[in-house]
Amino acid sequence: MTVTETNPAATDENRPIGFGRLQRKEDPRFVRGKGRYLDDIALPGMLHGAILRSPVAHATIVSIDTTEALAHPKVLAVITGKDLEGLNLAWAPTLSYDVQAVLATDKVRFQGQEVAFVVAEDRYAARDALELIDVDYDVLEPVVDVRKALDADAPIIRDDKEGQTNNHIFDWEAGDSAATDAVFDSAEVVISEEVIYPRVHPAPMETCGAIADYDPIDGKLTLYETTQAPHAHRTVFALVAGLPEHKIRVISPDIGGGFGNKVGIYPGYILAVVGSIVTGKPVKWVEDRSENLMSTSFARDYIMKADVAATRDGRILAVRTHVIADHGAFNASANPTKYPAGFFHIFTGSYDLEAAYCKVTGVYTNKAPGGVAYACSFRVTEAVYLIERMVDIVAAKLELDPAQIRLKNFIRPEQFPYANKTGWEYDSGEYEKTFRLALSRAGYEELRREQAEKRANGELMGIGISFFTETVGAGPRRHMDILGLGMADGAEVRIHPTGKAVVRLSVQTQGQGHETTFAQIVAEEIGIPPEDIEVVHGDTDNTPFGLGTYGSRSTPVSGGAVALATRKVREKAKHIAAAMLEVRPEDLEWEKGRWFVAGDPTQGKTMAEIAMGAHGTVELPEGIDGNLDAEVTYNPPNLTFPYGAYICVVDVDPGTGYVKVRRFIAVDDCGTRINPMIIEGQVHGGLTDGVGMALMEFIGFDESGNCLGGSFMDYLIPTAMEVPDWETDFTVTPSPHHPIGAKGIGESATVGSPPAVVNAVVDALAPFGVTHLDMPCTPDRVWAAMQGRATPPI
Ligand code: PCD
Ligand SMILES: [Cu+]
Repeated sequence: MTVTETNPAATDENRPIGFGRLQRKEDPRFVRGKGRYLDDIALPGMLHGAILRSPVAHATIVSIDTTEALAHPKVLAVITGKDLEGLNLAWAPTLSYDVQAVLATDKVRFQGQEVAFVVAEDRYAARDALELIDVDYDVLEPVVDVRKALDADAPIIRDDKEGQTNNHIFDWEAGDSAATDAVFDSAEVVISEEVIYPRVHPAPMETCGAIADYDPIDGKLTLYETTQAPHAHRTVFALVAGLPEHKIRVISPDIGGGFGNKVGIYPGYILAVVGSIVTGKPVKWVEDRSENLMSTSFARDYIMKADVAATRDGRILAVRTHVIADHGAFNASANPTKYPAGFFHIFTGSYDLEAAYCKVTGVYTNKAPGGVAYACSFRVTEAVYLIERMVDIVAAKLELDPAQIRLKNFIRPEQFPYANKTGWEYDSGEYEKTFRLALSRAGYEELRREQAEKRANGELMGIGISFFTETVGAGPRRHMDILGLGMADGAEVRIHPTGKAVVRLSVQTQGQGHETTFAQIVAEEIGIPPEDIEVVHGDTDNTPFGLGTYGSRSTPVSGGAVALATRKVREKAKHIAAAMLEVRPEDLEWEKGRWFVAGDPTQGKTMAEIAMGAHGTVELPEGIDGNLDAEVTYNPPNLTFPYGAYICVVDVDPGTGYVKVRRFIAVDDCGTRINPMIIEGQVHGGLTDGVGMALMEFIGFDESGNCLGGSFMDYLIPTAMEVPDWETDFTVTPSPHHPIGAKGIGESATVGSPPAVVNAVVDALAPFGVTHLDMPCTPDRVWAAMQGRATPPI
């Protein structure tokens, strides 16, 4: 028997075997331009598809003439809604139990809707041929203003649906209406406001696309897709096409950002499949930037009327709100089934209330469908924005400091696990501690002094605070499913004979760095260096089933699966080590990377030795086979509740209304931190996103329903020019129910930052008596607010 030298898993700070600032394993390929994105893939004989889209928001289709397009020498097929009707594919299920037109048959219902699909030898020919299709539209009055969607004389958009006699989709409520009203009836102060979260778009760097490769010989469909949820997509395709799962392989290659945009199933994906079946060749479809902005999933679009009941000294007692949710022409939002308004009922925020009630009314309009969780765990962003804006309005009206009012109302550490008034159980939190850290990092008192001096000189400086709690990691499958698929995730861990490992995930990275962090989870649990752990994901033929990456659920759900699967492997390794050392398993002790005999540390086996031993000749105990592997499907007992304290400092140009974000302090708590460097990157990205939404991003429409945000000339996204150097910090309050104590972080900053920025802008405008301003705080809107005028419509 050999004696092992010192523990090989002893950790070096720069090359952690486990948690720590490990350089990203995926970056060598990304920084060299060697990522393999969908559009980099070229299959032999591949054809190209392009979509003809509706130029108008609402119209009856009188006729479609494809003769000329078909005559184009490079065109192989032109597919219309009528053709799809024959295949029973003209309509497809959405993720919200509605149907969505793949290609319009009867009517078009939003500008940019899919009308015909051309398959040609190259991309240019396909685009050229679109011009040769002649569509006769009979234009109808559109429903653009969501507030008028339910008027008795509003045109009915979804006349395709039997029994649909108006534009109403759903009413959904949470909390206790009567108890809330009772608190309001006896409250000293009631403060009301209408808060709008305008329509925005995830706008990832890479647009959506697919390559369908149907093999008529073995009947197998291989579908390369920009999807955040390959397994869920495969199941939906199997159901729609009536094919068994093993005849469908969904591959998500490298993805250039998802942000919720790549959760849904778009007509283009289905059309690529139909195109491949019709032509017998692989067909690629990739949308351009305008198609992405105009037709794929938008986010938000909530009009929130809210009331807060409080005491005169700023104790918040209850909140109630009625939301009108604009879902566009098809209800294609991706929410867990029981929650048509997502997790909006987290709108009670970080505060200990006596009662709360929300009602959300979803309606159809002649706009693009979607309602995706853009960097938001299903409407958490809207919820956080509402409460954090309202708390500031209450503070302003009661002449209280916005920091003080928050301190007064926080849920206290001893109240966790905390049952809020709308049905959530917050797992853990130490809000005051995190908040005070942010205040001290910002130098809050000093900032207020500086502001007072500046105000005396007519300068407009604003300080904005936001304290947010998210609910991420959907979810316990008992409560949460999408299209009937319970929200759990699988993981498989296998140690090869030489001690190298492979971990297979059901989730799919889009830039978050899973190839690094999931290797770190395995490394932490078993002591194999992360570079020796291969992370396999994004291929349904090679990974276990699970619901995918969105709603910051990979760490809370899949991360739990990986930790537990690795622990199983470690346990199995113990029995093998015992056999190798000829001792009883109970006599062994674990140190990272190694089992050794209690009391005699020189007698031990490293994971590499055990791995080889497992496949060797040593006699293994009953029930222990020779493979060092394990598989777990993790069904989390609860969601995780990350939180953070953000402080934003802005300067507003009194002459132009231009807002400059001068400083931004972000203190996040996501429990156990796997890779602090990646976490910082996630936070930086999300903060930039938040500044964009607060100051410049929105998808507007004119009265005819023309989309006004269809290019990056109109839909402004923030660059390094518009953002400050971020000042980040953290506290660590582990989740008590998560195997490694981790909570999600991917969306925190996008969720938490818009209210901080808007609160800062409104604070800067306080001398003008402004107490509320809707996003985006563009110069014209800020300037109008300074003049006491209604802000231009969004
Ligand atoms: N504690 C902790 C947590 C976490 N982490 C890390 O971090 C990240 C993240 O995570 P999470 O939170 O779990 O998340 P996820 O699931 O993974 O992811 C998702 C997210 O993510 C974010 N971020 C990002 N990034 C990038 N780069 N890209 C992208 O796209 C994106 N997106 C966004 C979004 S929007 Mo949704 O979809 O809307 O719902 S959702 C989302 C990863 O890597 C992990 O591992 C750590 O480290 N630690
Ligand atoms: Cu949302």
